[in-house]
Formats: sequence, structure tokens, C-alpha cells
Amino acid sequence: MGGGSFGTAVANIVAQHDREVKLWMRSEKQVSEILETRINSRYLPRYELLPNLIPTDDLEYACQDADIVFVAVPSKAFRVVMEMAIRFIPQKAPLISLTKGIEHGSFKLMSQVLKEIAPKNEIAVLSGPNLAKEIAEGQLTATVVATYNPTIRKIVQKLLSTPKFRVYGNPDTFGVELAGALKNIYAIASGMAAALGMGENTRAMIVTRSLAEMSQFGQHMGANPMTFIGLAGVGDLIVTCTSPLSRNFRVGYEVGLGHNLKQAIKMTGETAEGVNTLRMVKEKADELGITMPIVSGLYEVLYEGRDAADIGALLMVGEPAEDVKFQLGG
Ligand SMILES: NC(=O)C1=CN([C@@H]2O[C@H](COP(=O)(O)OP(=O)(O)OC[C@H]3O[C@@H](n4cnc5c(N)ncnc54)[C@H](O)[C@@H]3O)[C@@H](O)[C@H]2O)C=CC1
Ligand SMILES: O=C(CO)COP(=O)(O)O
Repeated sequence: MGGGSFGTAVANIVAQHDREVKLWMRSEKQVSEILETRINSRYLPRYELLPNLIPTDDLEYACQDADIVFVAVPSKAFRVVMEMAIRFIPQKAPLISLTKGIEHGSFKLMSQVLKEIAPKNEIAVLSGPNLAKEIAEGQLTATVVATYNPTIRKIVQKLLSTPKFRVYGNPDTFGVELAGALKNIYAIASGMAAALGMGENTRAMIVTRSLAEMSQFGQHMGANPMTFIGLAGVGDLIVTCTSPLSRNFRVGYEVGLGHNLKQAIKMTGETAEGVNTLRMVKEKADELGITMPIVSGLYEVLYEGRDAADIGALLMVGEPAEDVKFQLGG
């Protein structure tokens, strides 16, 4: 479900196992283009899609015989699309969310949205350092499938594993999914730091303090802090905080160059989940009294007109603090 870059990349990985894969997308034009050229030119212009990958804009046709459903619709449209789709999806089909965002208003992660919409289906998430454009280039890539259910973990591992794509398992669904959503915020901050010409010391400080901040928030919310040192945490943080292929990084970069947020989003032209996630996490942290200096500083820059150049300096103030504060088993 979802014909953007990640939905297309994952559909083509499954297709490598000689399964019939249907890729649902809303644009009829894009469906015709793929049928004709085997290319999704808007999102992955050099990635040839296998013949057993069938694009369609017909929800019923896409869902009715599904053995498993992967959902890569951006978080802002996720619930609406899945509410329409669910009547066609068999109850036996596990639903796997690939979406790294938080629902506005409810602070629900996408697997929690799925649980409400489809209480009888098994649900899992997939998250990790997975830039779709690098997957399309054939770069070696690893990801994490997370669900408490080991059978579903194995099914997804088998279905997605290829010589170029390795799938690890984790029972901490909430931690893996929350890490994937949170890292987008810090990718924006890192993009900004890059545009401002900040040195490697500064950028390493931002990434490392980001990891501390997101893992402490995660632990507070009920995630296993160890999850944050895995691929879905530190792995995804590294890739999105350093690669210009990350849309969140690029939004931050454009803001760092002096564009306002609206212009930066327009220039990026694709989904950058971190922009909305930042607002929701800031609200939640304030509500719960959790100190998150990078979230607060970035919020001031993106939404309150503070100068982007202050983003590094904001980390240099405050009481002397401890470096590592993981509280295992606590
Ligand atoms: N692109 C990447 O490298 C990765 C993306 N993700 C996550 O996957 C999710 C989807 O992202 P991308 O595929 O990158 O997005 P994208 O920006 O490449 O494309 C978005 C897709 O969603 C569709 N869409 C938007 N609103 C819709 C609606 N109301 N109904 C139906 N379709 C709608 C668009 O038509 C487009 O096909 C995001 O949550 C993102 O964080 C996760 C890992 C990697
Ligand atoms: O999540 C991603 C890579 O793991 C993609 O990041 P962006 O959404 O910032 O492009």
C-alpha cells in the first residue's frame, strides 16, 4: 500500500521471491506508467520493477487475496487509507507498517492505528536505516521487523531477505516504531547543522545527544532503551543525520541555508515526517515534563522564528549533565 519510494522499493524486494505482488497507489497515471515502462519515475527513476509486481489503483483488487500487507502510506493519510482498505483485506493477513510517523492528535504510532482498525489481524512494523534510493541502487541494507509474535517475525524475515537485504527481528514493537519516528526530528537538526557549516565535532555531538534524548524519551514512554542502540535506533539515526538522500535532512539543510519551513518542504518535494513529529513530540514532552533540548531548540527555529544558527549553541547551556544515562532494568 503506497506507491512512493519506500512502498515501491519494498514491493520489489518481495517480488524477488517470485511471489505475485500488488502495489496499490492512488495515481492512475503512475499505474499506467509502471505497466508500460516498469519504472516509477517520480520516486525511483532508475529502478526497474519486476514483471510479477502489479501496480494498481483499485483497492479491492490490491487487497482481496493478500497473504500479507505492507503499508507505506505517509502518516497523515495512513488512517484514512487503511479504513478504506480494511474491508477488502482478509483477517488472516498480517499487516506490516513501514511508516515512520505519529498520528496527529492521538500520539498513536501506525501499528496502534492498525490495531484499532484491524483488531483481528496480526500487526508488525519494519524500521531501520533504509533509504529507499539506496535500496534501489542495490546497496547492502539491513532492517528490523518488530512484533511480539516470533512466527510473524520469521514470515517477514523470509519474505524480505535477499542477498542485499537482511532482516533482523526485535520483539519491542513500540521501541522500534518510536525510534523510527523520532530520528526524523534529529535528521532535520543535523541537516541544519550541515548547512551552517558546523564542524564534525559539533555534528557528532548533535547525533550523540540526539540518541540520548530519543532513548530517554522512548524509555519514559515504555520502550526498551536497548532498542535504541540497534539498527532502528542508532542505525537509522546515523543514516538520516548524515545523508542528503534523507528528506528530513534536506528540509533541515534548506532551513539552515535561510529558507523558511514552507519553502524547505516544497523544495524537498517528498514526505518529511519529522516536521509534524517534532510538533507532537514537543507537546508530549512538555505535557510529561521531559527535558529535550534539541527538540525544544528545533521547535523554536522551525515554528517560532529563532535563528537556525542557535541550534548548536542550545546544547552548550544548562546545568552540567551526565553523558550516559541508560537505566537498565529500572
Ligand atoms: N523513502 C524512504 O527512504 C523511507 C521512507 N519510510 C517511510 O515510509 C513512509 C512513506 O514514505 P515514502 O514512500 O518515502 O513517501 P514518498 O514521499 O516517496 O511518497 C508518498 C506516497 O504516498 C502517497 N500518498 C500521499 N497521500 C496519500 C493519500 N491520501 N492516499 C494515498 N496515497 C497517498 C503519495 O501519492 C506517494 O505515492 C513515510 O512514513 C516514511 O517515513 C521509511 C523508510 C525509508
Ligand atoms: O527513514 C528513512 C531512512 O531510514 C528515510 O528518511 P527520510 O524520510 O528522511 O528520507
